[in-house]
Amino acid sequence: MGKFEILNHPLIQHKLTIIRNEECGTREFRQVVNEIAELMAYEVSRDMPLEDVEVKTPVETTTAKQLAGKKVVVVPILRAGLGMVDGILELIPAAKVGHIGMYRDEETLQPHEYFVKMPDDLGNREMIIVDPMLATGGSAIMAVDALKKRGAQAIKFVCLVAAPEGVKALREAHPDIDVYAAALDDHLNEDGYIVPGLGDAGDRLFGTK
Ligand SMILES: O=P(O)(O)OC[C@H]1O[C@H](OP(=O)(O)OP(=O)(O)O)[C@H](O)[C@@H]1O
Ligand SMILES: O=c1cc[nH]c(=O)[nH]1
Ligand SMILES: [Mg+2]
Repeated sequence: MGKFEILNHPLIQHKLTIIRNEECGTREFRQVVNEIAELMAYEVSRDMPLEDVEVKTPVETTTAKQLAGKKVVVVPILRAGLGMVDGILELIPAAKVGHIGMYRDEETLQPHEYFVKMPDDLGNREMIIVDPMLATGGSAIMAVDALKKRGAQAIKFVCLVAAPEGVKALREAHPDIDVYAAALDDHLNEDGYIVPGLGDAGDRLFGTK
């Protein structure tokens, strides 16, 4: 079974409160989402494997550590996931970026895939899917399906706010992946929004409402 972790570092929790506030405007929302994503990348990368390497310092040759794992691909679920990409790339600048376009039907809450563009050789890469919101879990499940269909094996899902319903659904559908959230909220309302949540992450990031 993959991990499920709430990343409750004080800086992450403080910044999450800033973006939950309905008074937080687009510019600040965008900036702080990226800051949280960067802090989350630090936590999520804790289990990256290291290997020994010889390095010649100005003083002597020694054995030191370097990253030994698979190459990372950051996969934002469009649109809202785009808000987390730059923050992750601050810490993992060599990562490739694959995009999955998905929208949730407002009536049925069913996800619809409209775009997929991935690097090659996904089986040999570490995939980090990012989306601020895990609500019913439908979009996340479909995104993981899309990556597995293309050969991905090592997959992490990183979100800011998760609903218990979405965590359960995602972990049942894909028990092998690791799931990280900055907060586990209370429930979903009748419109499929996370309560207390932060509203519509895509609209708040891009100023579309
Ligand atoms: O867990 P779920 O019930 O599937 O809901 C979560 C999805 O809904 C939101 O996207 P939305 O459909 O609003 O698209 P957008 O990012 O373009 O606004 C959010 O960014 C997730 O992708
Ligand atoms: O609360 C929610 C649920 C889905 N998508 C969002 O952006 N917010
Ligand atoms: Mg949206």
